Amino acid sequence: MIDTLDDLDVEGTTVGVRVDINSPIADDGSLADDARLRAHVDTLSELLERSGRVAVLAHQGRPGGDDFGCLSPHADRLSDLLGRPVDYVDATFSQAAREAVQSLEDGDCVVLENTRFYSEEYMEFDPDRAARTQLVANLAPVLDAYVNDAFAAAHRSQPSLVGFPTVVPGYAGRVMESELDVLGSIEETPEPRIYVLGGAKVPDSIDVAWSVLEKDLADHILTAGVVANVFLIADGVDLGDASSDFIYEQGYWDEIDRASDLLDAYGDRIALPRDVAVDRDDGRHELGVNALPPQEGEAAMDIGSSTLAYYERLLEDAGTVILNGPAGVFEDDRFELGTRRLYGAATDVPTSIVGGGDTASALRRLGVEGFSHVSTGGGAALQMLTADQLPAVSALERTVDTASDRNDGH
Ligand SMILES: Nc1ncnc2c1ncn2[C@@H]1O[C@H](COP(=O)(O)OP(=O)(O)OP(=O)(O)O)[C@@H](O)[C@H]1O
Ligand SMILES: O=C(O)[C@H](O)COP(=O)(O)O
Repeated sequence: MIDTLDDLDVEGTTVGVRVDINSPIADDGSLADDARLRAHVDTLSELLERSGRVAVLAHQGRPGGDDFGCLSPHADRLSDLLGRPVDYVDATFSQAAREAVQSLEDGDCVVLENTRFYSEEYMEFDPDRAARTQLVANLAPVLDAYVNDAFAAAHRSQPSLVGFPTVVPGYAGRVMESELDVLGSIEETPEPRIYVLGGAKVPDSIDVAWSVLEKDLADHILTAGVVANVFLIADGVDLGDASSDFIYEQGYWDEIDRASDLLDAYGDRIALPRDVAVDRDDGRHELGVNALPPQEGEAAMDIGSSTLAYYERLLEDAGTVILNGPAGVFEDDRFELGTRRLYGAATDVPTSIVGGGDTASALRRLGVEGFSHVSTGGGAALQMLTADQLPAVSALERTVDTASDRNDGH
């Protein structure tokens, strides 16, 4: 049982609110899409209208990634969306951050700096250990309550997600509450069930594939995006140096062995692309897997038309489809076809659940609508739909009742 905002006496309370506003970033550093910010407006408005003092905690990107950066554009955009001033401080738990939090008045909001600027935040800990990290140990003393609205990051056992509720009373925000409600029980969805695993977070997708195949929750897994490229290499296909180098640079080389083990164990339920699209002469050029490798420098950027026809046939019989991750580099018009057609076909399945930051932005850009549920979370929604418990949700379930527990315990 998790407490929600209905259980929190907000007025005059200093609340740390963990949101997931991790967003696509344009080349000039601005936000390329603000859907994840919009999703949290209800929670933040409610807390501010009820005279809370709100300190927003969030991450943007991963260390070393192109989209890793500060939260100043997010604070500006939140201010527009909330229709009130939102301050930003380029500190997360230092004295400057604590002073910014302590100087909040009722109805004030400040966005603290990207939690992942601080190395411990990109590590996974059990909740008690997470509570002793620098972030939580330094910031928790200036908070009266903690609200977790970051459903999209709830599959990470990182300090800002599992550490705070161990020492500060924790509550689910409105996004967290509604996602848990809707995604509650995968076993009740109609069969056969198909999981479509695309996008670029290969380790997460392979974890999900193992889990749903072992538990017999999936009748088929359709691979797309970078995930498909890893499976194709695991299956012995020569995708060429450009695709292989990309996988190596992402640190996903070991995933090829894991994909290979999965194919050995459950190959009859895992569908691989029959053709891929590469960039040739500045256009889209499709190649059957038998015609691979492609020419020097060409990478597999999308699934091809015969793969789409094959996947569409499999989807025709599905009762439930769960999708995460674009089928290709949808940001480039030449490689949006896979995502447009595959996701379009999924809207005809009786129960269709789709999740992910880039996925949602792809669907808006391509105008694909009509799903049963579009989740704010990609990996988080998938993990929930494997019937595995999410660490940040477990931490809220076991949260301390009062700040005095915190003083007793620490
Ligand atoms: N074949 C491919 N080669 C390179 N990049 C690809 C390919 N297919 C898809 N991508 C990239 O994958 C990225 C999105 O993947 P990602 O796994 O982050 O999806 P997501 O919907 O944001 O999920 P989550 O919310 O879990 O992060 C896009 O930027 C897209 O360009
Ligand atoms: O976009 C997401 O899936 C969430 O923000 C979590 O990000 P992560 O995969 O980098 O932990």
